Amino acid sequence: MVDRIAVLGAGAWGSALAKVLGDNQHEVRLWARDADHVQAMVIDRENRRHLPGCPLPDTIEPTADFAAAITGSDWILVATPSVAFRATIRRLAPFRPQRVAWATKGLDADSGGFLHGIVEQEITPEPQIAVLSGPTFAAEVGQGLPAAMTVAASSDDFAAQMVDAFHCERFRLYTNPDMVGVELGGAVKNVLAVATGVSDGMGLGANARAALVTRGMAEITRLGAALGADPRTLIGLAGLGDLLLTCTDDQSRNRRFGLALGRGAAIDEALEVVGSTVEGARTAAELYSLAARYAIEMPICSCVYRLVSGAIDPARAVTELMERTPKAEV
Ligand SMILES: NC(=O)C1=CN([C@@H]2O[C@H](COP(=O)(O)OP(=O)(O)OC[C@H]3O[C@@H](n4cnc5c(N)ncnc54)[C@H](O)[C@@H]3O)[C@@H](O)[C@H]2O)C=CC1
Ligand SMILES: O=C(CO)COP(=O)(O)O
Repeated sequence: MVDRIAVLGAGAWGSALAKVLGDNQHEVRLWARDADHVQAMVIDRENRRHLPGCPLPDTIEPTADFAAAITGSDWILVATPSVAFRATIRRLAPFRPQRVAWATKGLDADSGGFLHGIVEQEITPEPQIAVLSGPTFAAEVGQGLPAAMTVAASSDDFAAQMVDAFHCERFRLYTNPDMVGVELGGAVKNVLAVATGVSDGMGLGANARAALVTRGMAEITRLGAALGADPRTLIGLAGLGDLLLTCTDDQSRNRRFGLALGRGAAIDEALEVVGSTVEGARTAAELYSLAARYAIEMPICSCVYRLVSGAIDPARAVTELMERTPKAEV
């Protein structure tokens, strides 16, 4: 069956996912707010700004007209950065969409809660919802390299529709009912990727990186337990899978931001070096509040928060983490 899908947000990730859907012969309208950017995509048949070298199939229609993108769509896929998520969902609400999915990773900038909470608050009647997350760099997906993700949906029917829409020989979706676990994994791994980037930028070595990833996983697990996430989700694609990817490969913008900080750049300079979305830099603050609300110790994540808010420098973060009182591992 051919679906009509509106993809909202034509960054690297919205464009790569639109390409998978378009290559699978679905009718995709790819919305971007910047009309000049849309015009360039129409002429180039490529998103040279965010996903160069990945031709867009004819099934994708770039548009700057929000209403035209939404009207007649079977489902909506939001792929903006988290900072724009609530505004996008508010803009969508008057259209009363019945099925809304998102591939954004992060937390609600206002409440520090999950993104599904925003959709539930802003859209009435409540639509069916789904979140897509996993270890997937947009550039590799755009090039057609094999990848797998998790989809957590509010109904089996919507989950099956997402699997059908994306599935092909190079893109595999696993369903999982645990929306909290899927969203948590995608949000926290960005903060931990900043931490491992800082460590590598300072030249602290492979042992330190492995310790950060592993103890970072312990932080995700503790918070996940408090929030009711399934531990199996947290060691799945949207948790450990994405944590490993983002902490170890320099395609990650969060990791590159951390590398720059670890090499001595100021926060603004490090953001400029990366030049596109660095979710972990924002999520660190939201996560700090979330962990405090549930009284969960997350020492690595809170060091990242204090680092990106300018309260400590990388050397101080290392000292603080290493000089914590010895404790049992589990
Ligand atoms: N790039 C990647 O490999 C992956 C990214 N993600 C997630 O996808 C989300 C989007 O990231 P990217 O596409 O990589 O970002 P990007 O930096 O490539 O592009 C962001 C796009 O969002 C647009 N934007 C910013 N504010 C907006 C607003 N208020 N309304 C509409 N558009 C707005 C920008 O103009 C830009 O086109 C993030 O949450 C990221 O964590 C998830 C998996 C992979
Ligand atoms: O989420 C991602 C890969 O799964 C992309 O990571 P970065 O945002 O760190 O580039």
